Amino acid sequence: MIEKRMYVDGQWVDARSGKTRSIINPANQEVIAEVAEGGREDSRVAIAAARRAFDQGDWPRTPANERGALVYRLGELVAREREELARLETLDTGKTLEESRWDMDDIAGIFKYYGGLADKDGGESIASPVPDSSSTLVREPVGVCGQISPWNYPLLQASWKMAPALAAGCTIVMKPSEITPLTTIRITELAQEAGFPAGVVNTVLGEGAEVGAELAESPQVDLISFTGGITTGKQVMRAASGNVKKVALELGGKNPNIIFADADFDTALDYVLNGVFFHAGQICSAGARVMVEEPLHDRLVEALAQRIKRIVVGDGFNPDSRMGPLISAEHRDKVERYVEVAQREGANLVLGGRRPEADHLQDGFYYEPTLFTGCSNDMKIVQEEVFGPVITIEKFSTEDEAVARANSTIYGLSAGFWTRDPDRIQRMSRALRFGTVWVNDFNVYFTQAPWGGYKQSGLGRELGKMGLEEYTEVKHVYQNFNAKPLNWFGA
Ligand SMILES: NC(=O)c1ccc[n+]([C@@H]2O[C@H](COP(=O)([O-])OP(=O)(O)OC[C@H]3O[C@@H](n4cnc5c(N)ncnc54)[C@H](O)[C@@H]3O)[C@@H](O)[C@H]2O)c1
Ligand SMILES: C[N+](C)(C)CC=O
Repeated sequence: MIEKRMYVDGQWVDARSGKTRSIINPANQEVIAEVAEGGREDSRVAIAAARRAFDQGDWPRTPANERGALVYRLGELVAREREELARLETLDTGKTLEESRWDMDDIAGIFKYYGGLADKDGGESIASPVPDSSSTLVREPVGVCGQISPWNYPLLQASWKMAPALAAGCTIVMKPSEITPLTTIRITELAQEAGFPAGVVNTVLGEGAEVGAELAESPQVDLISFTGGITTGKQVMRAASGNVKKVALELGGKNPNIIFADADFDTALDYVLNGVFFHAGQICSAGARVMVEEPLHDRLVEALAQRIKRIVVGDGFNPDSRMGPLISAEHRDKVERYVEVAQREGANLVLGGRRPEADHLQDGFYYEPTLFTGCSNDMKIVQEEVFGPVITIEKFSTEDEAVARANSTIYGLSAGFWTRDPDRIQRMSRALRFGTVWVNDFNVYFTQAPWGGYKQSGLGRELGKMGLEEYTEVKHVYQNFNAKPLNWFGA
């Protein structure tokens, strides 16, 4: 049994209340760890430590190349511990071990990327309109950052925040999801090993409504970066208004995958499956909303059904498994409710829509890969984020119709389309209102390119150069080399 505590001001500490929480493996409901369960006071103490480290410590004033070297070193430690971290992630989330390994490779690269980027900004010189003067823009670290992450990609989403914040010279208080804290705790141990000064990296554990809300509300926090659901994101935004802290939000998505009749059929088909069933559909950018041009509809549905029947559902540690369990009983209930409503609204259930019957899957939160046809734009299952292994198929006849429908939700995270027509590629890329648009591909993200949502899918961008800039304030420094009295108020 793993036992873990919080990390505050360079010390591993229990919750002040002494409370702990059992962490469950969603594949079999076994208790895998006992971790400290912090409260608001634990959050306050961590914020105070981060505040001291920022205001009085060396970190924000450490030369950027030295900060970058430490961030890079953390990437090397993640690479060294790849297998252990991947195993922890699979234990905690149920995703297949191979998917967890991909995450760890990605994460090591994120730290190395931001480590390298830390000293690349030399400021900017502005052409001043005033004679004998200079005008310079410099970027400085924002300050103390609260970083709240979700359960579906626990360490990946934490790293998108941690690496650029540290590279920029900020101090951080991380709060992983209370149900999947293990890899965030492990990377905190690695940050300690790398040698980050006390108070620069802090990790608090516990419920969002307590520990997370304190981070969002605290006047001592300068920036809150949140990844999670829209409802919680709005709460965070409201809470942050108290001291007008900077807010970065990565929220949910309803991501259309649009297949035109001239698409490369086999590849598009394969990416419909990849787009939804990786991590059992628990991906913000899951392409669960499949829109297919009418002439291709029947062929696609038939081929999809054949492929879906062959998906092996099972424990993420079994190398044959291609899809693990859902994260919790509550989350599976939510997916089931969406499936029931879809049927009531007239969608046609082709496959799945139930828990698997196999004996060896009874202890986990498994759900069968599910396929609906006959879906329409007004259905709840088409408009809302299900976050489960459920595909809805809609037919369309014209490009304009596909665009209008794809854009018709409150979300704007990502969208993809498949066609060989170069003119259509240009038109569609412009018309789709999403933070990421994939052309003849789906669900691709990498460290070098920014990620974030239009509309209610979020605020700000993570990754790439913009991901670093989120953690900086821009200061304009103006110097007059030949100042003279103005005498407006008399000499
Ligand atoms: N846009 C992206 O890049 C991205 C990436 C991953 C996940 N997501 C989204 O995350 C959601 C799934 O994650 P989830 O179920 O963990 O989300 P959630 O909103 O329930 O929780 C996210 C985090 O917020 C904390 N929290 C809960 N209440 C809080 C409060 N009042 N104040 C502060 N923090 C609070 C939780 O403890 C958790 O750490 C999905 O909607 C998914 O689309 C988005
Ligand atoms: C952003 N991404 C795709 C890594 C995970 C979303 O849940």
